[in-house]
Amino acid sequence: MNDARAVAQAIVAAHGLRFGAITAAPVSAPVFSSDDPVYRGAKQACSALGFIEIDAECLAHAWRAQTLRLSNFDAALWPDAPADFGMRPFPPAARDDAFPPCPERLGLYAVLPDAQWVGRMARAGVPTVQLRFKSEDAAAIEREVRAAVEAVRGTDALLFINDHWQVAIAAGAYGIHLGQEDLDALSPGQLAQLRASGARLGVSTHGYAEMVRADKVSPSYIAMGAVYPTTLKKMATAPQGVARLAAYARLLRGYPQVGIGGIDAVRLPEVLATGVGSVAVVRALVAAEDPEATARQWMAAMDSNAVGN
Ligand SMILES: Cc1ncc(COP(=O)(O)OP(=O)(O)O)c(N)n1
Ligand SMILES: Cc1ncsc1CCOP(=O)(O)O
Ligand SMILES: [Mg+2]
Repeated sequence: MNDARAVAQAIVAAHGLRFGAITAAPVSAPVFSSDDPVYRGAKQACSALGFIEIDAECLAHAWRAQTLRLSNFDAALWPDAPADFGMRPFPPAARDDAFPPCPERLGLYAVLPDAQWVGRMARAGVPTVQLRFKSEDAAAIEREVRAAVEAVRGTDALLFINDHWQVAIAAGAYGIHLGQEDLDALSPGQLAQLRASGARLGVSTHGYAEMVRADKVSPSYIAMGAVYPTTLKKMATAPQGVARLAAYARLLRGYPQVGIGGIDAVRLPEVLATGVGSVAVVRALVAAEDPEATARQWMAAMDSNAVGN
């Protein structure tokens, strides 16, 4: 295929319904880094399908790589082979520099504001909990992280600490969750220190380019969001929706995956249908009238809705 316009039209025709294409032309004309017609057509199409610039660029290169690999342009085949995205061979856990593994299905994942909530949800049987304690006060952070580690003792809950990785390592937490900016802020020495600690690492992503970036450190799991609008956190990107989440989940099979952002009981089945093995929530539990009962209902729903059951 050597006509970029035909490539763009074919991709939009094949995937527009799923990804909700609003227009055949992107809001602003894409910038091209190659003259290859598949790359150019795919970038045009992915921009029209609403992907942000860095993700449209990433996808366009993947379409080109897929076309070269198959010696054929097939508009129906949305790219989902890690090699086409320039990722190292999967499974990532087999790489020499991989962070320690965590369960493939982290299940219900409660993201919680303090150690008391962490203890409460751990005792309710929630399999994965996170301390997301936002503070600039070093003493308060240390106190809360240590209290969270104590709070899960005697339960089966796996505890991730958001942001405060050095304190988390010192306190012996099971794992650490970092955002892309947190990851970018790490020096090579600090990344090596994190790896050497033996703690699991979870990384936030908001699209293809960030997934490729996250994969470079071979984390223990990859979180994807925000799936739906959320009032809990100001997001830099629009909600991803379940169609994209499903496409991300196919690309990242081989990683434990977590969907996050605006997930409620009604949306839970369609999120699980994407194949992610875990659903992370804040308000669904913290704002529930009876958080323990809600946690039990969600865990039961996840058991019966899990893909593969
Ligand atoms: C499971 C999970 N996924 C994503 C996030 C968001 O983390 P981050 O990008 O570090 O943003 P803050 O939570 O620090 O605001 C998360 N905490 N947990
Ligand atoms: C911390 C975070 N990161 C992405 S969305 C989000 C908040 C999720 O909260 P809720 O489940 O209440 O929408
Ligand atoms: Mg963070």
